[in-house]
Amino acid sequence: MVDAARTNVPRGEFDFDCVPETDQSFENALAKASDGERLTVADGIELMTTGSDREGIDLERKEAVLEAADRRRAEMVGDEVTFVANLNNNVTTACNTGCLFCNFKDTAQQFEEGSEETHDGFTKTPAESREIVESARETGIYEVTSVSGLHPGLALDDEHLEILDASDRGDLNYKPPAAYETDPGTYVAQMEAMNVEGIHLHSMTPEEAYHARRGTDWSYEEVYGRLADAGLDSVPGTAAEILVDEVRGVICPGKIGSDEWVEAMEAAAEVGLDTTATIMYGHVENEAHRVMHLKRIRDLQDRTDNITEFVPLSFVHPNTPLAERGMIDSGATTHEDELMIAVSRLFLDNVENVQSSWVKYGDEQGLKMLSCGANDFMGTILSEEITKRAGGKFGEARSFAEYVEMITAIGRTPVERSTDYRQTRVIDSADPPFGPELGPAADGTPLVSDTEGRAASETVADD
Ligand SMILES: C[S@@+](CC[C@H](N)C(=O)[O-])C[C@H]1O[C@@H](n2cnc3c(N)ncnc32)[C@H](O)[C@@H]1O
Ligand SMILES: Nc1c(NC[C@H](O)[C@H](O)[C@H](O)CO)[nH]c(=O)[nH]c1=O
Ligand SMILES: N[C@@H](Cc1ccc(O)cc1)C(=O)O
Ligand code: SF4
Repeated sequence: MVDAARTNVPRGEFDFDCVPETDQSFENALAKASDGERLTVADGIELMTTGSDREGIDLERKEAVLEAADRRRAEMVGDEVTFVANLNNNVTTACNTGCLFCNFKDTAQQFEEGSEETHDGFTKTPAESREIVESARETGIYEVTSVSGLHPGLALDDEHLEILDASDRGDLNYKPPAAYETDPGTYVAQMEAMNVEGIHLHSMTPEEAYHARRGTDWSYEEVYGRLADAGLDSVPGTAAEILVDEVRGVICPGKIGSDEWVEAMEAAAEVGLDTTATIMYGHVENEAHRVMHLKRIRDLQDRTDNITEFVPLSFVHPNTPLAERGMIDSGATTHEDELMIAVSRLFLDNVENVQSSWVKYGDEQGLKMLSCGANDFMGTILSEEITKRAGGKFGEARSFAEYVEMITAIGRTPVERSTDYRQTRVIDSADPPFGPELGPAADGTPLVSDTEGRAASETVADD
């Protein structure tokens, strides 16, 4: 065979029923993809593996898949590269769910009043969240994204707290907030606090929504409805990981199952909220699982039509329990990353936007992804905890100047967007300084200075 590259997929180490074997041929699958036909799971597996009958990734075939995806991207959304002026505000790192891919969380006992244990995590009160979002609003952000650990003291609202307090069930992952050094308030109180005038609030993953209804018979519609009343605007489709239960059983046995994740997303759509969708790949799963995941997302979008973007999140391995326990020894290879982006574009014919994450891929590879099927380059985020704690080294912020420089360097058009992509603004690269204009207090002033943006990424990269 010409030039075959290794993959990082563990073969045979985990006893999975789903394996990447099909009776389709790579050539047929590629022809269907190039013609814009809807792909089957078997087609997707052929493209993702560059031929399931061969070992490793065939580099010539990979190029053909990337080209087909790049063409499809140009047809579907054109040459603009979008990004959003946003801020990450994680409320708490306290979490007992124990996902083996995650080093964001700290066990919640460490946060209890009087605990002798030290930790480097945090919990913010609603007042603290409000202050952070208020000051970011003044700098010009459009959106705040907030995802957090499942703190045992967090409940949906006061009514939920009463139900949890009255319950004698020991299996609810609940402890009264008063038992903790810092009271995170309720989810509703946090939403109200972050719902600063005109700011788009992107929060409450399906897993958080599950936590916000534990011990009750409330539906996900009820929960997302109350959150929307408190100011929630859209829902991050994280916690998806791999939507195949045999994989979830290995990497996140404490999380809700795939069906329940889908149920929560449908409920969010039902109450009128937009969502994003993600996949976290490059750990124990194989290519069949990746494509089965894409199929679940495509089926969901056929029903809801509320998924604004798809975000492949490449697993960052160094400091995670999966690595510490010797279950994996690296993440996806660059070839696998590129195929993940490309096959997402080709398979998800009903999702317009595919995001390239500079947090996960870095600038150079992140830019390359914009020619492999992706069209969105994420957001400024200004603070990053999840990937940093897992050992990621690509920094915590990007300035508008960096975005404009990077996107024009590859011959594409930089475009500021709203979270839902309904508002977009083409940026004239010949007209500095560059700053956001879509946020409620945005007046074109740079969000982070060019030097600050770079300094943040360089400091982390030098560690
Ligand atoms: C850290 S959780 C926070 C929200 C909430 N606790 C939940 O699980 O939905 C958000 C997402 O970060 C992603 N993530 C966590 N650790 C990661 C890692 N090591 N590499 C890549 N993505 C990771 C996962 O997809 C996870 O669903
Ligand atoms: N890909 C990552 C994201 N993406 C989310 C975006 O920043 C934004 O919130 C979304 O596009 C909605 O507008 N966020 C992270 O924190 N880390 C990533 O790796
Ligand atoms: N915060 C998530 C990524 C994310 C957040 C919101 C989204 O809509 C999409 C992705 C992470 O770092 O892994
Ligand atoms: S991914 Fe979310 S639920 Fe799982 S351990 Fe990390 S913070 Fe907790």
